Amino acid sequence: MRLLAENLSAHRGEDLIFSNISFELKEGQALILTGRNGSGKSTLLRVMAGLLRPASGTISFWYDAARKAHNLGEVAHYLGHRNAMKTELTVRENLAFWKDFLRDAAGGTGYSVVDAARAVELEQVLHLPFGYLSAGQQRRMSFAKLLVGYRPVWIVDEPTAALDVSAEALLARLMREHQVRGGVILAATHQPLELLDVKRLEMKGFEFAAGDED
Ligand SMILES: Nc1ncnc2c1ncn2[C@@H]1O[C@H](COP(=O)(O)OP(=O)(O)OP(=O)(O)O)[C@@H](O)[C@H]1O
Repeated sequence: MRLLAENLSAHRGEDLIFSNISFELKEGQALILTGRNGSGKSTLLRVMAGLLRPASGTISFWYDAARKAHNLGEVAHYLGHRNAMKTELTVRENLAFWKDFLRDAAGGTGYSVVDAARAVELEQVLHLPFGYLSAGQQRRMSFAKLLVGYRPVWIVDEPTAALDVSAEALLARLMREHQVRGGVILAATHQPLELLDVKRLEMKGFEFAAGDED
């Protein structure tokens, strides 16, 4: 498994947010993005997930020497600041929807809805509307979505923001387990996040990106 980003740059509106970003990740590795508010972490993650078109550069993902994905978005989960669940549907209904919608990418099998809820220690609230859950429970449950459909790459934006210490540790453990199974993680965070085999990239923001162009 190999993920390669080469010379990426991106605009938001008129502004160049970053330029010349390159990195390579292999099986089991993580990239942690740091940088002040507005420095471009979410923008880079959205570019990686295929939600924003880069102004320049390329992103490539190979399962192995013989098989290349058409685009990274197909083989990646993206978890942004929002949880992507319907508040009026129950937790079980939400996860069943995602399991059916996502299916499994090549190379792995997703958990059942119940096993995914158990993995985030919330199987007792499967029957409740998602909107009834506390903010921390909602974030934990949004991680169960990453488990019901297999994807080798997880792209997560501030995954543990506003979580208590035990929930933070739980989600960090799930991310490490994904790495142990060979998965790759890209995470933006302001908090220390205990992952394995970490590469770090500090985003500097558009003043730096613009200066870089000269
Ligand atoms: N839709 C948009 N149109 C124009 N500018 C935008 C848009 N979305 C974001 N920006 C700008 O792009 C820059 C980078 O934002 P981004 O969300 O990537 O930063 P971030 O590093 O993730 O910040 P934070 O730590 O606050 O989450 C900011 O200056 C922001 O104002």
